[in-house]
Amino acid sequence: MVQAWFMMEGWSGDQREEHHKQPPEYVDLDTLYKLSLVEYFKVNELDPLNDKILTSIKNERGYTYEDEITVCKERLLNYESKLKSFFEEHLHTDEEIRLVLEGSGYFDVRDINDKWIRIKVVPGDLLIIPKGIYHRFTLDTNNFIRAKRFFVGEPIWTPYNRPADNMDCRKEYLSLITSC
Ligand SMILES: CSCCC(=O)/C(O)=C/O
Ligand SMILES: [Fe+2]
Repeated sequence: MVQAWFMMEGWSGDQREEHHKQPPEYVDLDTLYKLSLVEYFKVNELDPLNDKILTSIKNERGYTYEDEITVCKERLLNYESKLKSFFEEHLHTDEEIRLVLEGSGYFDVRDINDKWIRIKVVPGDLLIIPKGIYHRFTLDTNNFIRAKRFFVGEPIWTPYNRPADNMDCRKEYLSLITSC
C-alpha cells in the first residue's frame, strides 16, 4: 500500500529523509485525492508493463507517448542540477504521469490548504499528478529510481516554478478542486 503523510512544517536537513510530523499523520488514498486530486493506481510490480490496469489507463486516457527516466548519479545527465530543479516547487501545464519500475523516491504535493503531503513511491506505483498543482520530487536515501513517463501527444516537461498563480492551468486546478 502506498504511503503518504503530511510533512513536518519547517523541517531542515536532508530532503531525502521522511520528515514526518510528530506524531506522524498519514493520508489515505481517498483523502489524498480529495485534498489534491492526485490519483494513484497499483500495478503489478513484477510485470508492470503487461499489467491490465496499466493497459486500460493508457487506453482510457489516450497516452500516446512513453519513455523511461532513471534518476541516479551514474545515469542522469546533469544529475545535480536536475535534482535541484525537480525539488523546486513547480507546476506543469499537463498531467505528470509516472510508473515506478525500480527504486524509490518521494513526490511532494501541496494540498488544498497549501500543506505538503509526501508520497513515497516504490515499484508498481502509478501516480497521476494533475496539471496546475504545485509539487516537487526528490530521491530518498537509496538514491535511485527508474520510472516510466506517459503523455498525451508530444511531451512537454517544462516546470513553472512557484509563483505561477496567474497561469490558466493553475486557475483551472483551483476551480476544479474547490468544486469537488
Ligand atoms: C521519477 S520522475 C523524476 C521527477 C520528474 O520527472 C518531475 O517532473 C518531477 O516533478
Ligand atoms: Fe514536475
